Amino acid sequence: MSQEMEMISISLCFATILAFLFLKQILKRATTSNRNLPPSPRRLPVIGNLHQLSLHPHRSLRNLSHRYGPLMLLHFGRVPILVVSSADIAHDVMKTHDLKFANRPKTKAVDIIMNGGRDIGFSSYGEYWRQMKSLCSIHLLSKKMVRSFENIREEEIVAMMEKLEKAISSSLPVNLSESLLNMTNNVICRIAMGRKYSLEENPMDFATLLRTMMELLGAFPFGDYIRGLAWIYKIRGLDRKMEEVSRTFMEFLEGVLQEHVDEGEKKETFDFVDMLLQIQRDKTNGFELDRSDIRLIMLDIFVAGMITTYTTLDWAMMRLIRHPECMKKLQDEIQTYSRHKLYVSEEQVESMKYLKAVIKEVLRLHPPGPLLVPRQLSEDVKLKGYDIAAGTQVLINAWAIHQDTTTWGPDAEEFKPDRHLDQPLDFSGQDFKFIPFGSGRRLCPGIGFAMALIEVTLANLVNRFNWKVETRPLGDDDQYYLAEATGIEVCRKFPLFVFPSLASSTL
Ligand code: HEM
Repeated sequence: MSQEMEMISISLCFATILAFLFLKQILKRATTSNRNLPPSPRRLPVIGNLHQLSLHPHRSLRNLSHRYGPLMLLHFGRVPILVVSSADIAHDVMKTHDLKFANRPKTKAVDIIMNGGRDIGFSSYGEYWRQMKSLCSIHLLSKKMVRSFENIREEEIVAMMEKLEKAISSSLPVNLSESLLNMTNNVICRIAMGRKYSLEENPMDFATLLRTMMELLGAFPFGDYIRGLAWIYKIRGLDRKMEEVSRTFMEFLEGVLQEHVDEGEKKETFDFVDMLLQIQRDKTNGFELDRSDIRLIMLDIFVAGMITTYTTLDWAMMRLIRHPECMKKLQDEIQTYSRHKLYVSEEQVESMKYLKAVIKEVLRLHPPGPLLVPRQLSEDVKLKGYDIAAGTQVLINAWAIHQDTTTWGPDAEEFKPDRHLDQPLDFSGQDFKFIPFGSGRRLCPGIGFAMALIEVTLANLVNRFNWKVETRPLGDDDQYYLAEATGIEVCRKFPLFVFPSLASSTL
């Protein structure tokens, strides 16, 4: 071929490619402009709306929703994100179209840590997820199973209270947040793995490992949203860190499984690992469970159950201490039922209406997952007249919904447990103005497990002690005590230092 002919062919090729790209762009615009899309704040090239997020995305998204409405379409980099901020639209997403919205998006962290989302929480909707979730709900987290661990909860709460009692004499402030985290960690480790793995009890710092894993899972996935930034993972060593943490955790869990297998019949207690090994042996429900599935279920229990439960207790104690009238009302209720006993039992707690109202109010104002867990739409859908395309990720701003003045009244931002006394609201996500545990197919299966520990712990701490916190020298009490940390689960930013004293009723 002559040089001239070669040039002509190359130019033709170029022209065809350019024409194709141009046509594609026009077609894309035409199809998009035919679609009725939800309101969107203006976005920037490459990053989309990422510049409009703060370190507390639930707060910045609520502010945006005040301008753009309860259904907004944002873009994080190239990824379309639907943000829902009203009970009414949450109902459409998690009830009317629940099946279409039942998928979870994948991030690099989930890929590495959760083996491509083979756990329950991040698994795609389908048969595998269904089997894993029903196994978890029926065998591990059933009412009967939760009740069977009452003695573990009692032992750990009593141990925590004994330490608090000892601290009284020192007249130094006690770090209550740390005590609550240790107690929750001990209870979940004993129920799940048969013994404690806390810093005090074990050279393996289980809690730190778990915290690192949560940080990695909760880190904002820039590289997933902006392809060109994927190298950031490598530069910051995140890839390596994720692989390392995942390997250490899996090796640790494998060791726990092997210990259980080796102990076999000799074992005197029965925990989640025993139950999962039994299901594996008996092929219960015809489900083939392998060791890696068992490890991922265990990981989910810790990732989804530990910080959520602890942080609810931490917020609750802070709110009660800062609202002495609520603390007094709760103490009176507990004393009526416990009849001045030193330990309040789970049976007595059952009848305590005000205690339950306090917990609901805490979860309303401080849902540990303020944006729930992201969902992904699996097929095109029409929502309130707007067209939403398959593949769109969905954030449900439960925190904003819980403080919506149109459903909760003008005092929606205030802590008022009494508002729940005459309301039939429960935790099952049937009323979409209150969804701390989500709703629909993806509803949290750990509600009973978490509530059993939260209720009896609060009842005992409030029954046994009177509590005080220091007034802040700068007079910024609200800012300090209500400050939120960053991360997927919103904990209090500063540890709660308290001065407990023994309540006269239990002396
Ligand atoms: C106060 C405590 C807790 C809160 C507020 C909470 C909240 C949530 C939320 C908001 C979701 C996502 C729901 C959705 O997408 O609609 C979820 C899912 C989940 N939670 Fe919880 N949770 C708590 C405790 C627990 C505990 C104690 C466990 C286990 C022992 C647990 C296990 C799970 C699992 C496995 C999922 C994934 C369900 C799925 O994707 O199908 N959670 N939780």
